[in-house]
Amino acid sequence: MWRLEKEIHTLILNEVNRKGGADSDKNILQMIIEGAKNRDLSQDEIDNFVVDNCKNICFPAYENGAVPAIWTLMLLALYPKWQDKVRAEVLEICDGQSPSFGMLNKMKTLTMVIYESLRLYPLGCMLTREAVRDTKFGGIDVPKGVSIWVMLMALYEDPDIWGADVDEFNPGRFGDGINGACKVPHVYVPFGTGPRSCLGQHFAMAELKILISLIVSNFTLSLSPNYRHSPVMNLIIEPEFGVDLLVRKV
Ligand code: HEM
Repeated sequence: MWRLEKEIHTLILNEVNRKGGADSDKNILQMIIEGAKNRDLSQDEIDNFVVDNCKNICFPAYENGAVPAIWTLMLLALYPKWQDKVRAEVLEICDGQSPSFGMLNKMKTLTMVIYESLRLYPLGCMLTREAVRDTKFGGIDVPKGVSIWVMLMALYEDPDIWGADVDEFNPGRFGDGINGACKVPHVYVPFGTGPRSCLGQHFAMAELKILISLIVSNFTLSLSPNYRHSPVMNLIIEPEFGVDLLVRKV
């Protein structure tokens, strides 16, 4: 593990040194490097800062758009009533045109469906933070350096927060937005929270809406008898055997 960690560290640093210096090529890598150099850090600390941030950006690129789309399509196939609602909404808003940014913003039912899908199948099952100084969390003393893991699945499956239908697919619970859906604010955080929340959240929502609206407006979906339901936690929560759908032209 330690050898693998070292190899990845070296690979990233080599790439950073190869690409990171070019002034004409102002990109996110350069911003990370500048951010590190503008702090009072040793060379080792600068290298770690750059490598950690590169990893942090590469990790979310790992199928983060595709997997929530697959779960949402699976749920729409399983719940034809919601599939019909989404289709009717998309057909009315788009009226035969490709979805524009303004049209995506009007797709309220599709937004509710995606939120509910991300509640039942969140991308990861936890959010993590490290205490940068000794701190108090509620009544608990948290010493500097301790990692805190917030188990999202426990929060998203709690009937005291979501009500008795917590295990059901009910996008209607998001009819009044996220705050109206659960009894405790800040519990539902599909894209995280605070300064390190998801950098790609608006892109991801737009991407999901474009993909699903185009598919659902052209095809009806049902689950294939071959589908085997088996969510597994790899880097993210994925369908172990994929999702087999039967697709018919509308
Ligand atoms: C539906 C799809 C996605 C979901 C549910 C999602 C969710 C998340 C979550 C929960 C975090 C951790 C936030 C925290 O700790 O507070 C995160 C971080 C991040 N996401 Fe996403 N993400 C998605 C798609 C994407 C995409 C498509 C990109 C890039 C184009 C992206 C880029 C990032 C980056 C760069 C971070 C790290 C931010 C930082 O540490 O400052 N995400 N995402």
